[in-house]
Amino acid sequence: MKLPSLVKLVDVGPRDGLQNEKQPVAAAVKIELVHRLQAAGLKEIEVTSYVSPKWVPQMADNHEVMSGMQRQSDVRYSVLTPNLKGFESALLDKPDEIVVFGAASEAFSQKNINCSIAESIERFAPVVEAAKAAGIAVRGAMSCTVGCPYEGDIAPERVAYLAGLMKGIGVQRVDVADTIGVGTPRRVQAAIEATLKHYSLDDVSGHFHDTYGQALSNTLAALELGVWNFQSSVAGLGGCPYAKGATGNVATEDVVYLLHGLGIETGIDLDALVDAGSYISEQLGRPSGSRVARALLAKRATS
Ligand SMILES: CC(C)(COP(=O)([O-])OP(=O)([O-])OC[C@H]1O[C@@H](n2cnc3c(N)ncnc32)[C@H](O)[C@@H]1OP(=O)([O-])[O-])[C@@H](O)C(=O)NCCC(=O)NCCSC(=O)C[C@@](C)(O)CC(=O)[O-]
Repeated sequence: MKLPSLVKLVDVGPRDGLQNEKQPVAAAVKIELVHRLQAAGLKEIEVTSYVSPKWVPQMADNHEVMSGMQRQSDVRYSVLTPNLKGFESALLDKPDEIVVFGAASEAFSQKNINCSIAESIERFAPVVEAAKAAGIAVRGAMSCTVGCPYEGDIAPERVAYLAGLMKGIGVQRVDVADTIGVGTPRRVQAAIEATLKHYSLDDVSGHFHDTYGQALSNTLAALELGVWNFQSSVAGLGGCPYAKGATGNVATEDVVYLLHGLGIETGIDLDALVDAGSYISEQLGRPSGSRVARALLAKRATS
């Protein structure tokens, strides 16, 4: 089994990680989190989303966060934009990449963005076109590629269908998301293989939630297929407000530990990443969701 020698991680903690947080999180805390992630060596950070503040109040400070960050020229900052209104607001804050987000499940599409899959693609098309005209990269998140909280199992054919629609409107790369963390390795591989009917390996990333404790196994299964882009969330923060019961993303610390253990380069300093995770966990008043972070912090305390 030949695994990739290099993996790129997008830390989605500031966006996916915090979007569902019930307590207020100050923009200054989100900005500090971004700073700590980039100091730890993350080269891609999903910062915020330009969605309705009625739907996702925690992201209402998108402009404050984006304009308050000290950017590094070698870091790509991405933001979610579900429609032209969101894109036009985002444009003022100069993201490097925008993310349109669709679903392989009709019911999830309705719950999450209030439209069908077909309607979502109609909404995304002008966003993709406008982003490209402005020189901004475009990623597509594909939710519920394995299971849906409303419809249950999702067949790979539906993932292939969505990937084809994304490709058709010019989305440059896509995330295969196991939104509710129900996937197991073979099922996740089937979702990725379905996506590979339309996208090359370099343009497919894995986005795994850890609800059933399968996210690291699923990461390894994706690596076995040659996938070398992944999303994860520092301290295992996160979850989608429209996927009740789903826990956070796989923790970036846990993925980095796995990858480094496999001899795969990430460019990330695990100790600094653990510090970033401790920072946000303290701000939220709860322990980190990363088992690696908890183990390393316990080791630090005794040495
Ligand atoms: C998509 C909409 C906006 C449609 O919402 P809608 O109600 O159908 O939109 P509308 O066009 O009918 O407009 C209704 C109101 O929303 C406003 N509006 C309309 N668009 C925007 C916008 N962009 N920004 C701010 N405001 C907006 C619009 O101006 C209007 O305001 P009003 O006149 O009532 O005062 C809504 O459903 C929404 O905001 N949904 C949020 C969904 C979301 O953020 N979910 C979490 C992210 S996805 C995720 O976490 C999964 C992922 C990516 O991580 C991968 C995975 O794990 O699966």
